[in-house]
Amino acid sequence: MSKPLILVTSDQRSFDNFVWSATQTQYLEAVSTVAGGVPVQVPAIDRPVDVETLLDRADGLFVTGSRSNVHPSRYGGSATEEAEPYDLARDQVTLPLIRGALARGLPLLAVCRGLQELNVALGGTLHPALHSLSGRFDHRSPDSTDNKVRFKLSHQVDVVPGSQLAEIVGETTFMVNSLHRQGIFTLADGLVVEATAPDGTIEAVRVADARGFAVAVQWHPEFWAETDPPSRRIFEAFGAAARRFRETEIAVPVAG
Ligand SMILES: N[C@@H](CCC(=O)NCCCC(=O)O)C(=O)O
Repeated sequence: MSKPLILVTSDQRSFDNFVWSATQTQYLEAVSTVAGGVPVQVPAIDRPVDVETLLDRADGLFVTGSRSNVHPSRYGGSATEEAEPYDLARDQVTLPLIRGALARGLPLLAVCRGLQELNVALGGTLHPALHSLSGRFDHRSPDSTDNKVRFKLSHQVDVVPGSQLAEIVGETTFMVNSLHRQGIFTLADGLVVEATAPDGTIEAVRVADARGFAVAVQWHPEFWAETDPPSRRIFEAFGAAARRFRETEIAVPVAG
């Protein structure tokens, strides 16, 4: 059986006098080395992207994190300077991509911005600055140029006992990293909370009626996917779901 083909989202970035569609390699490497899939980047461009054709050829979708934020107009909010940067090109691709993957029962894993995009894609809203809310701690990354410092495991998450995430990870409390300013404000219908931070921030959700694997986490398991057991188990479970999906798809006789 050939490896599952897993779509991986990109950001639109500008540097070296060009506009790029770019994905941090940590996301691609976690898909390849731990999930055991073949990562294929989805472009973030200012032109229509045929997400249906992409999804028809894929066995999984990994929605990555990003420093950019979902544009507030996607959930009835207003843009503000302090909530920049935005990435309209990414938004116009990932939101239909998420909906299309769920419609197909395609295994979906989303992290950080990806969890926020899942919530928005299903009708939920985001808060642009969690640390400004009473009782919430600051979920932003440590101020450092060393990514091992920025992605260090920094707070505990409490996983709902009996949840899919608890089954995947095999633990109900563990440490995660935290590199986000925004977070779920109103939970979309159809999402089930699977983990929270001690301050009540939603840290993981599952799509309730998903036909397959559909898990999103607010932290970055990809960064320590090879060495941190909870991180590794998330990507292993995602990869196994993508292989099962591929086997099922190949088992279906091709019409014509
Ligand atoms: N921008 C959103 C989502 C946060 C996110 O995906 N962070 C990844 C950042 C990686 C890095 O900083 O290098 C938010 O801030 O909530």
